[in-house]
Amino acid sequence: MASISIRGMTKRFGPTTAIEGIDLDIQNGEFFVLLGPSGAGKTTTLRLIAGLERPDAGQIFMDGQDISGHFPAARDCAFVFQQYSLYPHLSVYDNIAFPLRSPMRKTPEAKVRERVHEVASLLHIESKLERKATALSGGEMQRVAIGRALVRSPKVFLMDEPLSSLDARLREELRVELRSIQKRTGSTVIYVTHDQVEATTMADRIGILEKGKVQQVGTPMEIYEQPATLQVAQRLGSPVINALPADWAGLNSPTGAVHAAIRPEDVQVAQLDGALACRVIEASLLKHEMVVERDGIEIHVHTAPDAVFHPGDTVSIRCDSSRCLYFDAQGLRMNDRPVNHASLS
Ligand SMILES: Nc1ncnc2c1ncn2[C@@H]1O[C@H](COP(=O)(O)OP(=O)(O)OP(=O)(O)O)[C@@H](O)[C@H]1O
Repeated sequence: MASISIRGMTKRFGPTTAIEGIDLDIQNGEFFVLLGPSGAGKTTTLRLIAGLERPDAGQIFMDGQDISGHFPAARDCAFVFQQYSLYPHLSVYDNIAFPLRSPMRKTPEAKVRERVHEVASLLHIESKLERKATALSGGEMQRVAIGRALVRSPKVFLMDEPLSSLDARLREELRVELRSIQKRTGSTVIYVTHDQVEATTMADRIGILEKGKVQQVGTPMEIYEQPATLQVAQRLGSPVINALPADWAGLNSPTGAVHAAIRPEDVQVAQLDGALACRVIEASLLKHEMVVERDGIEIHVHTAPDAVFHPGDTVSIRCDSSRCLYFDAQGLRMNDRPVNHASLS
């Protein structure tokens, strides 16, 4: 286990700047998620940490030691890729055992057997150990790939969307499993995803990456409640936060605000003072959500479990200004607001 610090790291591929002067500090034993859209530079950051890419500028420190010039093997990171990369001619057992049998480690076979069985049991693939890797389902193959990383105790686990090729149920199951293994072993994990559910359910802290730059680092709650920019506010939350023009009817925005953003759960649907009449466009009874419209602007709102609305209905909504986030012309947040601890549960 180790801490990782990145200072001023830049990586270019020809004319493309994948990463631009990023600083990051990942603590020992932390489950750190890098979240961002496609092309944000997440994979490049992981590959730079692993030593699979050389930065154009900047340094990487492991436990305070500069490892920028070290070869990948000397960095002792275990990498789990998006697509399982198994040895097809080997059995599941031998695939998982592989890292322990490398010339650098030369683990006694009795110890190898013990570790392989431990890891296979954690990942529920004990009954598949004798099978060829190719005779497995996609989900099983990815478990083997994860098992191959878990079988040894590297300084850092680097995981690049390891669950993205799995179906929803398996993804959820492995998400819980991976997080509980990490907690039990106290490992440092840097985990890349563009899936906000994965990020918020697994992370101790999240680093939001956009266009090669770190936008914000914080706990899921901090980022959800106190996003630094409108872009970050739109990265977490489903349905996405409502971004309204600051001068929209019924809002009490401060001077200089260009956007007023409010989460769907903070919009009240009720006949209250200052409520605005809106037309229902879509209503999902199952999800207790609906989309309403006024002056051509659509607003996502949550509804009470017993409330029944239909498209075309007129409803009254109220955007409580104490729950609004205001952003300036650059998209930077202008106000603090009280933390609502129920909102991420
Ligand atoms: N080997 C390469 N050669 C050229 N350009 C590259 C290379 N690797 C990455 N890039 C570019 O660098 C940018 C960042 O890519 P990266 O793969 O790090 O993003 P990402 O956030 O991991 O995206 P995704 O979620 O789609 O995997 C992209 O514009 C990508 O096209």
